[in-house]
Amino acid sequence: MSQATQTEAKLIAEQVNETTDAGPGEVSLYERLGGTYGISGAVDILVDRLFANVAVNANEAVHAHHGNPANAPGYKFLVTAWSIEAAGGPKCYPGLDMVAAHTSLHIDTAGFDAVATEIAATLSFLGVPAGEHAEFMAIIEHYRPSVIDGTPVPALA
Ligand code: HEM
Repeated sequence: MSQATQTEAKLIAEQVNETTDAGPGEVSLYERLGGTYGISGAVDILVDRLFANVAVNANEAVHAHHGNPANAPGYKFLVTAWSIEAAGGPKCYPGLDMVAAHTSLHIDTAGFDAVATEIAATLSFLGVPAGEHAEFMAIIEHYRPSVIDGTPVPALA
């Protein structure tokens, strides 16, 4: 597992926070999160935390995926591309929609909350400011019905 060292995390935090001085109306959330480099770095840390998180892996179907370290690189790629698009960056996500990706996993509210908590913790860990933190978490919450109930929601970006 490529758990980020403190030095790596500090450098990633610099990328994630590079352009956060600009206001929400001026540049996209994608840019304010440091673009592809910032988001990739954040997802690198997030996915390591998700794969190791006991509450997230309490769901057997989730653990069947997250318990295999060989899935980490591909999963990091897909979650990074999804996040880039969702934050208003270039269209680059080649994966399944949020309903198709999660239906067979039967994720409940506790499972969703465990992942949302880990996402929020990673943003905090990297020092992402309150505005960008809230904007990204609102995107995650928007997709809750798709992940838990299989209810399609309109794409935000
Ligand atoms: C809004 C919240 C979420 C987002 C944005 C998200 C994003 C993604 C993406 C982009 C993929 C890849 C889809 C593909 O294979 O093409 C994926 C798959 C997956 N997600 Fe999520 N996810 C969310 C919530 C969750 C939650 C709450 C859990 C577990 C509790 C979870 C567990 C998984 C697993 C295990 C896979 C891999 C399934 C497989 O290929 O076997 N996700 N997710």
